[in-house]
Order: sequence, then structure tokens, then C-alpha cells
Amino acid sequence: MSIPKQAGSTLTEDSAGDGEVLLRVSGLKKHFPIRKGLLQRQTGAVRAVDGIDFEVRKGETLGVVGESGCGKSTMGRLITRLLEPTGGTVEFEGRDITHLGVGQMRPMRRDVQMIFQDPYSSLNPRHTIGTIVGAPFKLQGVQPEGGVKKEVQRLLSVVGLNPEHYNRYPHEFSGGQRQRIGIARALALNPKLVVADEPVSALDVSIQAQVVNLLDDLQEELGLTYVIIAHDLSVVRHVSDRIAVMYLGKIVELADRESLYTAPMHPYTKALMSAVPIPDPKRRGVKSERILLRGDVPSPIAPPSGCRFHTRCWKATEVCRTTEPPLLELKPGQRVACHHPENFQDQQPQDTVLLSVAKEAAELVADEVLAESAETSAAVAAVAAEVSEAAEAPVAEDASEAAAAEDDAEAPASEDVTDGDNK
Ligand SMILES: Nc1ncnc2c1ncn2[C@@H]1O[C@H](COP(=O)(O)OP(=O)(O)OP(=O)(O)O)[C@@H](O)[C@H]1O
Repeated sequence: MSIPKQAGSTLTEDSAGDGEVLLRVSGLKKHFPIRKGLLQRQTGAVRAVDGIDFEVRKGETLGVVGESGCGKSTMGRLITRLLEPTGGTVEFEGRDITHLGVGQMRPMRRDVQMIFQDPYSSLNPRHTIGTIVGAPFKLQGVQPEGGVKKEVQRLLSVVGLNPEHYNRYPHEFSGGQRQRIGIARALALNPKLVVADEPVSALDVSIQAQVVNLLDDLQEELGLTYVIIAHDLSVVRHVSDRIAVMYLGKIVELADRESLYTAPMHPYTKALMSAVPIPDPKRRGVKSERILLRGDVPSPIAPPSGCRFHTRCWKATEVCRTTEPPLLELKPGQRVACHHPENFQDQQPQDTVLLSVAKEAAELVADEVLAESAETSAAVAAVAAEVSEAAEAPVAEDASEAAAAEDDAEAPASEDVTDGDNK
């Protein structure tokens, strides 16, 4: 087992990995004002996106997941500049596009396209699909070689539709076919980045796979870069190279798919993953543990202090209530914002467990999950201690102290949890 190197910085050039960065987002915020009364005075704000950093590399698919209301769609609309950010920056191909006006954005609109969730409401029912798919050419004043009609028909066949259906209306198509029309429209101007907001969640499960496969094939053929937004991991797990997990306007974990699946570090990621059934024949008969999160996502108008997930986390301690954990690259290619990460050394081992919160959350978390969580943290800490002992004497002391302290800290937590469960 290799010991993950701890990094002290947040988003660095290195953490962007090998690929060339197409889109870089730093400290991005969107606060929707809440206005009341006759004078429409601002009384508060919905902090839909509240300071997020990530980058999208050329040719990759970044999946963005999180429960309803965590700010995924707002993030998608911010990076496509359909919404004006409250703070932070968006850079596309190294150019700051955060505050470009409509005119300055026009050429950029060709490069960044969006596919919407609902194929029923996103297509104008009074227009033929020829007009719908051909609209981007008109808007951008582009005359494709061979004419608009020919190009639209080519696009229709690219997405698996009959080009002869050029003159039909959206209602004559099924949900899956309508989503293909939406995809054809998004591809019309040969974009570099496609942001797909829940592209398949309105479709039947059998059709979902077809549309996902189509997106996959198109990426390969056309060298597209995707940001795919979904509320659970079942869709993005198949198509994403890296996955960002959002909770209440923040990114809590960002990692490559493999790391996220084999060793998720944020308890929220672990909970999200436990909700996705894994069709693995090797695991047949193995009891899978589901982590049920209590209650809804808290309100983004007044998010919880410190770590926003602490009110639902079975590992929450005092520091989680008071101090917001930064998004740190704790393992190469895996960033997490947590004081008590899974599958890694506890960052605050001596901290006092928030009994009430942990107990409440633990009632919904299986004993096995808690035991496994305690075991992995202890195992990582123990190996860390061994390695540091071998490397350097003074460091060794610190590490074994930390490991011992973690054991101390784990013990009462597990007891509380068992108590809670027995109630
Ligand atoms: N135009 C708006 N004005 C005020 N609040 C908004 C607006 N758009 C979104 N919100 C709020 O911002 C928060 C984040 O919404 P958003 O749609 O981005 O979340 P989401 O994760 O995409 O959820 P869903 O999966 O349900 O679409 C929600 O609380 C939502 O009510």
C-alpha cells in the first residue's frame, strides 16, 4: 500500500493533470437575491453556487453530481455564460470570459453549447426540426458548405435520425429522438465544449443508454469535451473521466473516476455511491450497505456553518461545525474538502465528536459502514505511522501520536453510533 502524499495547496497547475485545460473556473459564485416588499429590497440571497474551483481538460468528460438543489444547473449556466456570475472567474482557452457582453460572447457561443434536461420543453413545438437544428447557423450568420438544409440533414444522420424527417415537428418524435434533435442542434456549429444538464433523466431507462452511447461515440468522433450534470452517479459513472461531487453550492470532492469508485474520500460521496446499485455478478450474494442520508439538503439561503455537510454526516466533529474544510488534493488527482476523509488519514483526529449530529446521522448508517470507515482510517494512519517512522525519527513520533489519537477518537464515535443504532 502506498502512502498518499499530502499536499498543502488547493488548485495548482499540477493538479490540473496532463491534459490541456480548456475551461478553468476559480472561486465561481452565483447568489440569487431574495427581494421583498413594495420596494423590492434585498432581504437575503440564495447561494446557489458558492465559490467553486475546477478545470475541464480538452477531450475529457467531467461529470458533476449532487442532490437536487445543490447548484449543478446554475453552475452549468454560469460556465456557458447563460447566467452572470456574482463572483469568481471563468476562463475558456485561457481567456477570461467572466464578464463578456452579448456582442463579445457571440463568437464564443459557437464553441460552448448546452444540451438541456427536458427534450419536451426545450424544442419549440411550432418549428420543424429542420428549423430547430438549423437555427444556430442563422443566429451566428454562418453559411455551411452545401447549404443549411444539407448540413442539417447530415447532423440528423450523425445523431441517428432519419434525414428525411427534416420537415416534421417535435411532437412527432419520442423522448429519446427529441433529445437526439437537441444534441444535433448543439453540435451544429462544431463546438469545443458541450455542457449537458441531466441529458437523459427525462427519458426511459432503456433509451437513456442509447443517448449516453451516442454522446460517447460523438465525443470520440468529433473530439468533444463534455461537462455532464446528473443528480446521481448511475449515468456519469459510465461516461466520466473525472467526477465533481457538489453539495449545497460547493464542490466537496473532485477525482478521477477510478479513485472515486475504489476509494471515495468524502462521506457524502460514499453515501451517494451506496445509493447506486452495482450490477456486478462477482458481488452477487454480498450484502451491500446503503447509507441513507437523513432529511433534505439544507437551505442554500442559510447554509450550515463550517462544513455544509456536517448536519448530515456521521463523522461530524466540533471542527466541522466551526471551520470550513478547504478542497485539498490529498491524493494525486483526488481533491476533497473534509476534516475526516474516508480512506485517508484523519485530518483532525483529536477533535470532539458532535454527539447529537453523529448519533442522528448514524441511526441511518449501517454498523458495517461505520466499522469499515473506522477501520480504513485507522489502517491508513497505521501505515502512515510506519512509513514516517522508517523515514525520519521526529516525524515518526508525530505520526504515531496522530495514529494513537485517531484510535482514541474513533472509539467513542463507534460507541455512540452503536448506542444510537440500538435505540
Ligand atoms: N433564478 C433563480 N432565482 C432564485 N433561486 C434560484 C434560481 N435558479 C436556481 N435557484 C436556486 O438555486 C439553488 C440551486 O438550483 P439549481 O437548479 O442550480 O440546482 P440543481 O442541483 O441543478 O437542482 P436540480 O437537479 O433540481 O435542477 C436552488 O435552491 C434553486 O432554488
